[in-house]
Amino acid sequence: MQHNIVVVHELYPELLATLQAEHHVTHFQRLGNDADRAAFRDAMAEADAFIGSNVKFDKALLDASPRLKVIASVSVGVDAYPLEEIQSRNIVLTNTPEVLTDATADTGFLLLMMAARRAGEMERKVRGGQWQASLGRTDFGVDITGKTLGIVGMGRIGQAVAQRGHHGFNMPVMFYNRSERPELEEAFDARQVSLETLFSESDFIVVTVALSEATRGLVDRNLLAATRDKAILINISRGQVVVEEDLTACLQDGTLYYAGLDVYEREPLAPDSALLSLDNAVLLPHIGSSTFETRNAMCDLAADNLNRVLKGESALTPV
Ligand SMILES: NC(=O)C1=CN([C@@H]2O[C@H](COP(=O)(O)OP(=O)(O)OC[C@H]3O[C@@H](n4cnc5c(N)ncnc54)[C@H](OP(=O)(O)O)[C@@H]3O)[C@@H](O)[C@H]2O)C=CC1
Ligand SMILES: O=CC(=O)O
Repeated sequence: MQHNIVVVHELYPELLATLQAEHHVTHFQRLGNDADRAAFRDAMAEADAFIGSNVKFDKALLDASPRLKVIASVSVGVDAYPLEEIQSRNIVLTNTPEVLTDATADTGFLLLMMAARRAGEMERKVRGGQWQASLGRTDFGVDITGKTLGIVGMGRIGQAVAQRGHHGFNMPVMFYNRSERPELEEAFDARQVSLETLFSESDFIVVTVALSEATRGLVDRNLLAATRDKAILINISRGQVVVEEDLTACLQDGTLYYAGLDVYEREPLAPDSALLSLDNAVLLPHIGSSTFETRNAMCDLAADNLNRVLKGESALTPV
């Protein structure tokens, strides 16, 4: 049976064609302007299903989508969705766990390595014609191997970061997590510790915790001020987990040595963000899962979820 599907995502062409063959599809790559947003609202009035990302599903949009049965998010994070509103309408929300874990952990390690070796600054020197002689101590970075790795949120991505650090770089691992995870202490020869201990005893802190009201603003000036000499903070979860104003101030006054960020309180990062003027920050544009293979797998999983719910079957990865 043909259903009305609204897509707000750059699905890969073959998948879009498959969906179009089976359903009536209204496709937006993104909602870039008022005309798109108005057309999107119109389409949602008739939609049975939504697949995509970066759309704010507030109460008003849900009210304007009376037929909606499934929201198949092309993301693992579901912090942007009003979960109770969605549940109360019997709409199935699905996400894309597992398939993006390795790519996102790789991005965490990319940032960690770039920050440790100040790779962004060094690349800018080469391109700017400032590499005139061999570099001296003012351009040195810090070692990674054998340093202590602290992971905030020991879920799927946190564990993949731990695996890279523990097995690849011989790093002692500690982690902070909501539930007790003794089996992960054993798997990574790790210690589950308080947030305070993690911040004061880690050389590299990688934030991979899910955003919720409990974790919003979790990392603040007090924690950042307690970090070790030359400690580095990496955030690959959500910008709102770290108080960006505090982070910026600590990077500016040297309380924190360096940061590597993939996510920000507001995205895209505003052109006047103070972060942009800091040399001691590596800034990526939320590319945690952005590889062809991973994004395709996320889209496939989201589409499978959508089709299953429309057929009356259970979703593979309901939230
Ligand atoms: N930069 C990017 O492009 C990407 C970012 N992400 C972000 O990464 C996040 C994590 O993804 P993933 O690892 O798959 O998710 P998981 O659900 O597997 O992991 C989340 C972890 O956070 C922990 N946690 C949740 N709430 C708290 C709390 N209040 N205090 C302490 N720990 C808490 C959970 O603990 P518990 O064991 O108790 O459940 C769990 O271990 C996503 O939510 C998303 O925001 C994901 C993909 C790409
Ligand atoms: O940020 C990306 C996600 O999948 O969540």
